[in-house]
Amino acid sequence: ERIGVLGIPFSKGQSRVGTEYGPEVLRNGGIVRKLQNLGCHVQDHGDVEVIQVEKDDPEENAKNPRTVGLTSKLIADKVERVLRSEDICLGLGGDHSVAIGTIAGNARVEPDLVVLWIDAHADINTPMTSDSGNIHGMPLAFLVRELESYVTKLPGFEWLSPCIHAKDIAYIGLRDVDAGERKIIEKFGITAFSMQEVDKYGINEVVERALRAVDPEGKRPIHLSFDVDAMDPTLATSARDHAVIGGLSLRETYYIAEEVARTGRLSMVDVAEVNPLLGDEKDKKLTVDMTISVIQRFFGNRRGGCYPPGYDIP
Ligand SMILES: N[C@@H](CC/C=C/[B-](O)(O)O)C(=O)O
Ligand SMILES: [Mn+2]
Ligand SMILES: [Mn+2]
Ligand SMILES: [Mn+2]
Repeated sequence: ERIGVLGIPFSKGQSRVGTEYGPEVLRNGGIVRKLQNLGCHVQDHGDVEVIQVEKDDPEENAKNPRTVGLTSKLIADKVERVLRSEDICLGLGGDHSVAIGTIAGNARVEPDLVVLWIDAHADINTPMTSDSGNIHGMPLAFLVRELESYVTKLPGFEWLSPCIHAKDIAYIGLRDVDAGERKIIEKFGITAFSMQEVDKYGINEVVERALRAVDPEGKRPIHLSFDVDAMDPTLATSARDHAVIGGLSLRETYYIAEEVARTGRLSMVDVAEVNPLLGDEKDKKLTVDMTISVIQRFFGNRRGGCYPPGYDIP
């Protein structure tokens, strides 16, 4: 498979600095070479250009709307271009607002895509339901058709039209969901497996039910958006600006990645919210190593072992 790696050094979807260094630390951790060692054809497409709008006052309680909106357009354009020449795009974030552009761009190439959102958070606040005003808590609200009448058209977002249906989304890993988000999930019937369901059914049953819910015939392209804060904070300590304990174990996260890889229908993987400035050097190394080991499983590295296509014993 041909993989196009795209760096998205962005942090204006939230208030901490640091996620703009996500692509750099993941590249320095050897992600390109490690995927090539799996036998994948990997092309690094560099970084998306990030827009910084000087006078960018909050609008409807949403912070940095113009910066986020205009950068999201560049992300969408770049993802579309990458997916026109590669089989899969690996987007290295950047805070989770990058998913506005990655899903919008992917949907231009794969209009029938479904979204698996692996996250402690639902990231579907509208500007009105958000308490923080951080757009990394809102990305899905700008993309879901059923929410269009609830979401103000923010400055910088004029280019964006919602491109997915609520029924095309499945969450795994939720454990910190705001009231407005819970209401949206229930009102529009979004498939959601919180950590409670992971405990109740086990990760294997949760992954199977999530895939069946959004793609019962097993034929639609998958956009997988992975927020590293879905993992237990003991694994991705410096991953996020708001750790939520009781997260996915490394083995549960591996299982999700291996099963989604096994569908053969991955179209894009976002890796969001790696913030190397949070925590100490040890935290940073742990977060990078854990994140890279999970990414490898989205691209064919299986715990049972694997070999390059066409390999046979000499
Ligand atoms: N729901 C909170 C937290 C948002 C979390 C965003 B993250 O999942 O991308 O880390 C908010 O709206 O501020
Ligand atoms: Mn999160
Ligand atoms: Mn997120
Ligand atoms: Mn986060």
